[in-house]
Order: sequence, then structure tokens, then C-alpha cells
Amino acid sequence: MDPKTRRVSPALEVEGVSHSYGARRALDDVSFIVPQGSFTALLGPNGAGKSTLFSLITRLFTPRHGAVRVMGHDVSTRPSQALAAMGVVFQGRTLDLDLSIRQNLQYHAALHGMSRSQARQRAVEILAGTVLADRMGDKARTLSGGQLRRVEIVRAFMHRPRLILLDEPTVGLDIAARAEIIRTVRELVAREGVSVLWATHLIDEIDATDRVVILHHGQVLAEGASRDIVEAEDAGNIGEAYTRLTTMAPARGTIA
Ligand SMILES: Nc1ncnc2c1ncn2[C@@H]1O[C@H](COP(=O)(O)OP(=O)(O)OP(=O)(O)O)[C@@H](O)[C@H]1O
Repeated sequence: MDPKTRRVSPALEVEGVSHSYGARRALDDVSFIVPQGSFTALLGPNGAGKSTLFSLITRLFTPRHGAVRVMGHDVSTRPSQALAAMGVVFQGRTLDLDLSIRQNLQYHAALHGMSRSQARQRAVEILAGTVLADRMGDKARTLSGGQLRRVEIVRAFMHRPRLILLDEPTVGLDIAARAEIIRTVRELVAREGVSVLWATHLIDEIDATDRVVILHHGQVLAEGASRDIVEAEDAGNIGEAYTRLTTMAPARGTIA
């Protein structure tokens, strides 16, 4: 094939994915893409299926129906390549509180085959100019909730992934810490040119320039540029568009 006409793989491609817990259908034929270089918000209320989707993308669960591809690598048939290309920030805290920030970052880097000096260099590069740069030797348990989250985000970037997944990264943080997290991620994304899937139920975390996938009761109701969804729904903003799209569905969750 002529390389010029070869299709550029999306950073993430979810195709016809369904998942059930016993009789409970959590995801129903879900398809969407995260184009390379995009910041895509996965917007849905509690119980929409966001965490289930993350478990399938990261291979905690095996997709039985449908396919998930990361940078063109199928997570079922080419898991090493797919996993190497992604960085993940899960909803729950995953740092070892008894290790220093540096040790937490080095441990993760080692799992991805990076040497200690590579890890040290990379950590300095990512943390340059931030308050955390001076706290590399501090135990994780001495950090605030917002700072712990920022270390987890930095850790997800350590091995230079092309796709970053964040599952409701601002849950439990105050307004100032939330703003700081969003700023940190957007800055890193702009600097490193990575693609992002940001799961949230908070409308105010979405910019007009973001792409949005609206997930409701395990189904994708809309996908596209935020402003295109707003326009298609003849709405004033993405919150209004969300309400219009979900009005017909029985309410099982809430959106802020
Ligand atoms: N381990 C499980 N066993 C049974 N049902 C589950 C399990 N995990 C999730 N579910 C159900 O699957 C559906 C989707 O849940 P999921 O956690 O993926 O949604 P979510 O959008 O991430 O919500 P939240 O923001 O609350 O985490 C919900 O109805 C939930 O009750």
C-alpha cells in the first residue's frame, strides 16, 4: 500500500464492545475512537459503564464481544504493544505510600524496561518547574490528595505512552486541586502530543475544543467535537446537549 494513502490508526479504537456482569448489561455495543493528538472526554453519570470500559481497554477484563485497539494494536492479540502504548490513571489510589515519589516513579519505569538513570532523567523532565520537583525524596504519604494524584499522572507519562487513560481523576478533590489536575494534564498533553481519554461526570471539565463521547446506560449516545454535539442538539452548551440526549432515557445516575 502507498504509505501516503495508509490510514492513520486512531490512538484508541473501541469497536462493538459489550460486557455483562451476570444478567446486568454494563456495556452494549459500544464503539468510538480517540483520534491521535485529541483530548477526548468520556462523559457519563455514575453507573454509565466508564470504569468497565477502562477495565476492558487495559485488559483487566477480556473483551468477549467486539475489539479494542490502541495505536492499531489489538489488546487481545497484541497485548504487549497495546499496553506499552498506554498510560493509565485509575480511579482508586495506587501509589505505595511508604515509598518516596522517586521510588514510586522508578518502580513503574522499571516495569516498562527503563533503567534507573533513564527514569531519573524522565522524572526530572516531567516535573521541571513544578512544586513536586523539590519533593522527589519525600514519602508519598506526606503529600496532599491533589499532589498524590499529580504524581500518579506523572507516573502514567513516564514510559512515553501515546495514549493516556484517566478514570475520573479529580474525584474527591477540592476545587483548587481539581483545577490544578486539569491544568497539569492539559499542559503535559500539549507538550508531549499524546492523546487522552478522560472519563468524567463533570460537565465543567470539558472545553469547547475537546472531543466528547457521551456514554449513558452502557450505550454511546453521541460522539464528536463538543461544539458539533452542542450544535446538533441545538443546545447552548454541552451540559444542555447532554440533558437533551438523555431525556428520553430513564434516569439512573446524576450528572453535575
Ligand atoms: N463487579 C461488578 N459486578 C456487578 N455489576 C457491576 C460490577 N461493576 C460494575 N457493575 C455495574 O455495571 C454498570 C456500570 O458500572 P461502571 O462502574 O462501569 O460505571 P461508571 O460509569 O464507571 O460509574 P462510576 O462513575 O460510579 O464508577 C453499573 O450498573 C454497575 O452497577
